[in-house]
Amino acid sequence: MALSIDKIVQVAPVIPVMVVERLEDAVPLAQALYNGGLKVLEITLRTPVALDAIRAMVDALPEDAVIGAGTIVTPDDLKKAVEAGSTFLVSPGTTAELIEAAKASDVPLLPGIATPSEAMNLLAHGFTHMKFFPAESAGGVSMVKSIGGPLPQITFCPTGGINLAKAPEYLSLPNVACVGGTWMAPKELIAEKRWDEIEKLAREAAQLAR
Ligand SMILES: O=C(O)C(=O)C[C@H](O)[C@H](O)COP(=O)(O)O
Repeated sequence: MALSIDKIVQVAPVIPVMVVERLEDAVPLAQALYNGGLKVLEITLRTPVALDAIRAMVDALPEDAVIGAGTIVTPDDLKKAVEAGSTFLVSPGTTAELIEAAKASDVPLLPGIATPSEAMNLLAHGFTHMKFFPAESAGGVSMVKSIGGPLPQITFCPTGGINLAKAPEYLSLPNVACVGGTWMAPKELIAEKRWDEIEKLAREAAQLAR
């Protein structure tokens, strides 16, 4: 489903970040997260099968699943992710080239920042929703709170090092709409195809309060 970024960050308190190593895992993994209540799904472009995984998920999941691509580093990544059917894009950081490519694209970008200057640069380009990455290493909850002082018009999706225990403190901040993370789709559970356990972790994440 195609939504604007301000709507996407409101769908669920957590955006699961997936690393898909085997194409056969793509659909059951996405289905488990979706069944657990996480309807916005981010597939990182970190593996050779990532674009095919996005295509497979777009084909197989219900219409209200919002399927996007992470690890968008270059305009070429953006183009390929859009061609694969991504309905939103996430980048770990931001470059001038990426900003231009995003402005020219109909598919919305949630761009990454870790400092006030980067956030101000994106604001000047019209972006009001940003990924704060790597959240735990770049100052965590206290950094997001501090940036919200002078720049309250920015809404963040902190990602990086967050888990079920750490998420509530971020989600309690007025300038945080959702958090991202891999904790509900851990490598070991995917490798062993333990979809029920992934669904359970997704359900716990989906029930976090904002
Ligand atoms: O590949 C990307 O585009 C990324 O930016 C990285 C992921 O968002 C983080 O690595 C989240 O991973 P955890 O810290 O395990 O929750």
